[in-house]
Amino acid sequence: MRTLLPFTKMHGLGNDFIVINALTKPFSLTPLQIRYLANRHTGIGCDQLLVVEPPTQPMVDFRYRIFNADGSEVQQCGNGARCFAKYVRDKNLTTKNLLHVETMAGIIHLHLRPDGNVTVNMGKPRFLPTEIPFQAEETALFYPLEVDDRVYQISVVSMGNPHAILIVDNVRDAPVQTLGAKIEQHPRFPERVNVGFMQILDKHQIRLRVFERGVGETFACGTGACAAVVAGQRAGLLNTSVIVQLHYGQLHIEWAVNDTATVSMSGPATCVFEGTIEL
Ligand SMILES: N[C@H](CCC[C@H](N)C(=O)O)C(=O)O
Repeated sequence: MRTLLPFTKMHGLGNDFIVINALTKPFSLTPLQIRYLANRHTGIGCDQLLVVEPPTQPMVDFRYRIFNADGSEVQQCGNGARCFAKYVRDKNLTTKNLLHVETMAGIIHLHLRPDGNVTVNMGKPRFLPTEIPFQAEETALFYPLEVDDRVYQISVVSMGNPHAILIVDNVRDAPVQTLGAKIEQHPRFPERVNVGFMQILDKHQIRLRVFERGVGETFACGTGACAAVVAGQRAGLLNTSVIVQLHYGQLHIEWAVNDTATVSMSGPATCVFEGTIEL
């Protein structure tokens, strides 16, 4: 039997989302249905589908699930977290400005600010090969990765989801579509990986392009921005507070560069339109 699915279309700096309210009706879309909804020609179109669910543990306000355009469920989405906060506030699903939200990667804390931006405590970054689905014998700042007989130096950081970061001279000329696609599927990443191309402008600013796991290049990647800044800071190339320049604007990332510190990400969240679609 066909049903009508209400949804909200949102984006964070051009990283776009379909948001589904599953607080009263359990979420049950299949990967095939998610791929259909995400298709920009035959569906609604999005990079990720975000699901708002009731919490499964105490002291938490909501559960937040994330599905890539290819239908894969993933651990974390930074731009989506800001849109999630705006969504539940705008829909009067909460009156709080500080929200504790559970994800597959753990609990994150969303702060809706008076200026309309949202600051998210994205948790602690992780680097050990044992913490990231990445095949390596030792822990290092940068790892050699062979792709088509060339060796690239990558920094591997998890924000709950895996990121491989490369430093490039100029993001404009970076081979994001070709090299990004090959590293995403590289055998050393058994769960695939997001691939960030970072240009360091100075110790306080970078430019970033990201080939996202399960999507392709997106206009912005929140966890990718966090991972890139952490990689740059660990290499001594960036300070604790960094502006990340993306296609449609910037994110402010802060990390105190120590093993107990969490990463803070601040930026906008935008609602585009409401709709219903027949499934
Ligand atoms: N493609 C990512 C999930 C979405 C991350 C991104 N949209 C963000 O804002 O963090 C992954 O497969 O881990």
